[in-house]
Amino acid sequence: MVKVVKFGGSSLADATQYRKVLDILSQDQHRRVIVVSAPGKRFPSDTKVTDLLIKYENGDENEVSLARQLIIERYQAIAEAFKVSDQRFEPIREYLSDLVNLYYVNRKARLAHFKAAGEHLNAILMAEVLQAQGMSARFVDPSELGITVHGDYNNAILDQNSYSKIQDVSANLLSDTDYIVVPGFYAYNDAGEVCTFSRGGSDITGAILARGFQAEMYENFTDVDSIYSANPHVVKHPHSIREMTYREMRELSYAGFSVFHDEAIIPAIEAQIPIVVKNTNHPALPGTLIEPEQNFRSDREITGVVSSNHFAALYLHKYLLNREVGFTLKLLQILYRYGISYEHMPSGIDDLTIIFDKNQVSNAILPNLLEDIHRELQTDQLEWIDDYAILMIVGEGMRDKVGIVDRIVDALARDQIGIQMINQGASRISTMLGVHQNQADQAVRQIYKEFFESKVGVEQ
Ligand SMILES: Nc1ncnc2c1ncn2[C@@H]1O[C@H](COP(=O)(O)OP(=O)(O)O)[C@@H](O)[C@H]1O
Ligand SMILES: N[C@@H](CC(=O)OP(=O)(O)O)C(=O)O
Repeated sequence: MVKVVKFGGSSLADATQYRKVLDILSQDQHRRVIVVSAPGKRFPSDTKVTDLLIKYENGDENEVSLARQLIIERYQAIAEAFKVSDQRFEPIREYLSDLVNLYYVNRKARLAHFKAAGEHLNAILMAEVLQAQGMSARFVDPSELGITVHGDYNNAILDQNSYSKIQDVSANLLSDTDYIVVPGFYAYNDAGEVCTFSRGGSDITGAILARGFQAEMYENFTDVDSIYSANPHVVKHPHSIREMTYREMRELSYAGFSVFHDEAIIPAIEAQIPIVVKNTNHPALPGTLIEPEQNFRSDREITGVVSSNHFAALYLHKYLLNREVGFTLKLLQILYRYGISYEHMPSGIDDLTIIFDKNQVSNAILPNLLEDIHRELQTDQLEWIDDYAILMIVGEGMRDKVGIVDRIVDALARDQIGIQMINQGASRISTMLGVHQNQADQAVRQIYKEFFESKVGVEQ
């Protein structure tokens, strides 16, 4: 049995962090499939290597050479600390320099290739460091594992047949080495071009490998002791979550718990592999276990509260909308024409609101989109609401308890926070509210206070 262990950028930011990672690996022989991110921030005002690579791809002449220099220094400092020879380090330097000379189909393909270099080079370096410590370790590229993707170059979607390909090669790969080191965040499309997942996507690679290797566990190492009930940047010293279900995590990460990528839950669910989120800086702490619903027992009412500002809403009013056959179909056909997906669509008798991820609707297409909707659907009122935040309150405990929504609404009303929309998820484990962006953090604090403030410390 193996464990897949993913180390985030903060866990690999410099040689000190690398050392902690080596310790963590040595503590459990099952930790053999290692997924790495690019080096992250060493201190709050630092720049992640992925962001330096974006500058390297699209900056002006000065920015480009500065970015290349800064990137190489990040890897070099780690290599030197572990006595990786210049000769072994040279390919890393060359790879980085060659990026600007390769042929790319278009700018998006080029950007993806540059971004992926952060993980690619870090995985090569990690394998070198392990070898320099006398361990047997091998860099394994996603192409060797048969991981393929489709869709946008910078927002790729996994091909489902990747799992069987990983399974086919997994035993062989582990037979002659203790560790395989796989770069997270990217894979290849049918044409053999590099594509990345969305930002934070090394979590997704880890989950794919956990399923592909039929791992006993997927351990995700980061820089917090656990997943908290609220973003620690919004609520001071929030309550730690010891255990939660897959679907709670999926809803919370989708809505803004950036500690774990929402798409990374899916492979784990499909193969029913438990996920543990742990702190590289305090690995002895239990962290947070994310597990199937059937294993889960808890008395708590809600598990977490989160808000996110990257949404916008289209409010549409038309009398007798409810009587018009095919109204929603026509609306969705317009969105389809524009290649836009939507997030939610709560509706009433004469109106509906469509909530979009802002990245889906650029300012360039917005006027035409609104005009088409107005003309083709003969709407009475059409309003684009840019100032929109979604507040999500999630918990398995909400399903069986009466009065939770009343408490949420009361808590917000006490602080004069207006609710623009309210929607209970069909699974009944989440309630979603639309609020103004400038009240979103305050709304999180109010809900947190209502449900958690009386309970102090870590959950038992
Ligand atoms: N509910 C939450 N619980 C824990 N961390 C959270 C939460 N919401 C946001 N975060 C943030 O997520 C960060 C960890 O995620 P990330 O930066 O992607 O780490 P990594 O570098 O390990 O990939 C934490 O430092 C914290 O600021
Ligand atoms: N390095 C990529 C992918 C990733 O998952 O990074 P991190 O583990 O630092 O969140 C990014 O910054 O988006």
